[in-house]
Amino acid sequence: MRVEDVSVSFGGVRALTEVNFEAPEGGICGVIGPNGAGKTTLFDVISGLRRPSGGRVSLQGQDLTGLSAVKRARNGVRRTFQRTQVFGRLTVAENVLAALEWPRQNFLGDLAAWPSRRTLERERGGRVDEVLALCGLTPLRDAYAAALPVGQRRLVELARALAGRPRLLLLDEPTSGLDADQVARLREVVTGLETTVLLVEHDMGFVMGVCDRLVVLDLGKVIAQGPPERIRQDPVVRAAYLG
Ligand SMILES: Nc1ncnc2c1ncn2[C@@H]1O[C@H](COP(=O)(O)OP(=O)(O)OP(=O)(O)O)[C@@H](O)[C@H]1O
Repeated sequence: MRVEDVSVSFGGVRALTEVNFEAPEGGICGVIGPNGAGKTTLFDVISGLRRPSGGRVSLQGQDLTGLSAVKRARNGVRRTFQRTQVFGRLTVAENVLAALEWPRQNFLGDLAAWPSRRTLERERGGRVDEVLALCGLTPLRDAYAAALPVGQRRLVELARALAGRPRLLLLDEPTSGLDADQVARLREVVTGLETTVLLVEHDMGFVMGVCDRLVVLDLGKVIAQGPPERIRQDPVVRAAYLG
């Protein structure tokens, strides 16, 4: 995944200024920086929720810049949010099922495609079971999402994002509200994926433990990027952020 010369302004505030970096395919790349550095804005640009005033975003050579958020999602870009977004009135299993794409329905088409639709439904049910097990949610499959504490809702959101086997997964503060066991589960899930992961996270222990690469933002600019061990020693980063 490549971000090239991306800039975003909100009126007079430059939230991002010519941001450039590459997240290696199949790796885990952390985006860190102090509050207001531009991390969420960057995620919004990559997922298509915000149009940059300049620059490009591409995934495996495909230019995504002109695509809507929905088209990007169909092209394998999935994300979670700082404030969890799940369907409260659906169960955990229904939440994950709803995240899988269904072909358009029409009566005659359905009739003609009936056997294959049954197969498709079975496959989708299997995928839901698989993802629930991966995220440790099987015992909660019939619970309503609204009734769950924030840590479990975050895992439901993760399961939803994983359901369609994304090519790029964006996680915005995934450990926030999770207890120690849930963080351990998250770590296992994230490090076991083959997909490219980009994560914004304030928990430095988690970031340093799972990321292959870090990008450090400060006041909308990339001030450093590289492997975590190098970033930890970088005097500019220490001054701006790590202290
Ligand atoms: N909708 C908006 N309108 C105006 N300014 C905004 C808007 N969204 C973000 N900003 C400003 O853009 C800058 C970057 O904000 P952003 O939320 O991307 O930072 P962040 O690194 O995600 O911060 P945090 O760690 O607090 O979530 C900040 O100065 C913020 O005040």
